[in-house]
Amino acid sequence: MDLFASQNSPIQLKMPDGDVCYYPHFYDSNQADQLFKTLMETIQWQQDDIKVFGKVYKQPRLTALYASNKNTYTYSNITMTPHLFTDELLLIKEKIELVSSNTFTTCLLNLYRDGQDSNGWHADNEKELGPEPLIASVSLGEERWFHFKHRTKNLKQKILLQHGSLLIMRGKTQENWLHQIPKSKKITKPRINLTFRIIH
Ligand SMILES: O=C(O)CCC(=O)C(=O)O
Ligand SMILES: [Fe+2]
Repeated sequence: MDLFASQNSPIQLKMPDGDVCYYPHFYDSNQADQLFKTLMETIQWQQDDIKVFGKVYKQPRLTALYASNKNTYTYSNITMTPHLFTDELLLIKEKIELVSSNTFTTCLLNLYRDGQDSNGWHADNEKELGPEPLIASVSLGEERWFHFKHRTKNLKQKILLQHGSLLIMRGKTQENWLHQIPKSKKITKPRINLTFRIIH
């Protein structure tokens, strides 16, 4: 049996004009349980206001920004100033760097409290991320669907993001595809997502 299969052989999603791979068991379930608990308790979660067509709404999830530098990150008219990486986040970052062969500067965390929390269609293409952004995304807690739709072709893809999994988006993925976490009436439990990014 290949004990390292989960880390060494990711599943490549069938996505023309994009590059997305998935590691279902990046963390085993005990490690993932432990991480979920620690992050729930120690991360400084916040809920920002967003402006849509001039009206102000609460963002439909909690977020937090952590980094190894002080560079701010602006998206959907929200500018976030990072906290310094915690020891826990640094360990996760190092583990991701081993499989992705890159160094990340920043982690945007999302807490979806239940199925009413969501993340609308968008691409992670802010100028701070540079061309061909690399996004490494860890999922903990309740499983949620992750949807993709191509910007110009009639193509869709979706994947159920499991507890302890890692999804990596590279290359022209953000240029050609949008993604979202849709709401779901059935889901009553929380999910934490960590998206590691490189912010120049
Ligand atoms: O929750 C997720 O898996 C995705 C989060 C996301 O797309 C983002 O923060 O940009
Ligand atoms: Fe995103």
